[in-house]
Amino acid sequence: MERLVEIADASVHQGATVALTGVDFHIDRGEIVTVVGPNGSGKSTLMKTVIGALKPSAGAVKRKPGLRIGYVPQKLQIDPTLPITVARFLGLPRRLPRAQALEVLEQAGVPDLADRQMARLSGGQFQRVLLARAMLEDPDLLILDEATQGLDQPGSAAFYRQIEEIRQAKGCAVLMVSHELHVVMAASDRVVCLNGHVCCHGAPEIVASAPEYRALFGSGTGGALALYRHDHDHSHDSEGNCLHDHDCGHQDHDHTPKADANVTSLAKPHAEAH
Ligand SMILES: Nc1ncnc2c1ncn2[C@@H]1O[C@H](COP(=O)(O)OP(=O)(O)OP(=O)(O)O)[C@@H](O)[C@H]1O
Repeated sequence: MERLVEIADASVHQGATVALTGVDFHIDRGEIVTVVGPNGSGKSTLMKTVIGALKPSAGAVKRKPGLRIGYVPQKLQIDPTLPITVARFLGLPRRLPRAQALEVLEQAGVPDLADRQMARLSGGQFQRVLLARAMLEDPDLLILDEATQGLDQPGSAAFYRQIEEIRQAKGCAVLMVSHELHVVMAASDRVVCLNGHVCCHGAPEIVASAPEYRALFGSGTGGALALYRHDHDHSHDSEGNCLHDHDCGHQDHDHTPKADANVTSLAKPHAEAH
């Protein structure tokens, strides 16, 4: 398995805020990893660290030399009065051979949109065009930051089926932030739950049925939901240490790694605030 990105014991600041502390993370070629976590838990910070837009203040980030990354943003504002076709948009800032525009639109599942006006696309079509744009990089790693926000459930399910097709056709890895449980459970090889640190991680279907997981989060749909929904409430002190006061269904607050690696709680030793 080829390792594309490896992050070791990284702490990352956003201005004066310590957004991530002691984070270990990796992604290998061909896998789909989803990052979940509440608002402000550091998901975008982790994406930016993977891309290299943010540098950790402690720890290390290793990227495969020459790594190509395609990025699909949450949304992109385009002046609705600006007349620009999809093919021209894909060619910004430089002109793009039409055949190449058609090729990436095909990969994104919208082969017929090339001559449509950007301003007239539906939300789902617009996100497909952003996906096509990311594919121009011929990425080793495709990053999606809540790329289906605003789409209805069938629309976002279709979008993620397209992602799966791209992964199979191109063999790239996919790293995404998602708030949608059906995506997390159905479309990911691994789930990483963030709360300023890596709170827990594992393969979603194994995690959901593992006794260790049930002990932590409960069983049935409630348990699956809990993977995503368990409440966090913690802050960091000025040293970046995690002042932890969350209710994630733990019987106790043992955050040492479990023997079974399928469900792994990786919080660093930290001050509990109860
Ligand atoms: N540019 C910035 N300057 C200062 N603090 C920032 C900046 N960007 C993010 N932060 C802070 O860093 C922390 C992590 O933010 P981040 O955007 O990574 O969280 P997130 O999990 O992506 O949140 P959301 O789900 O709301 O998008 C938050 O406390 C946030 O307020």
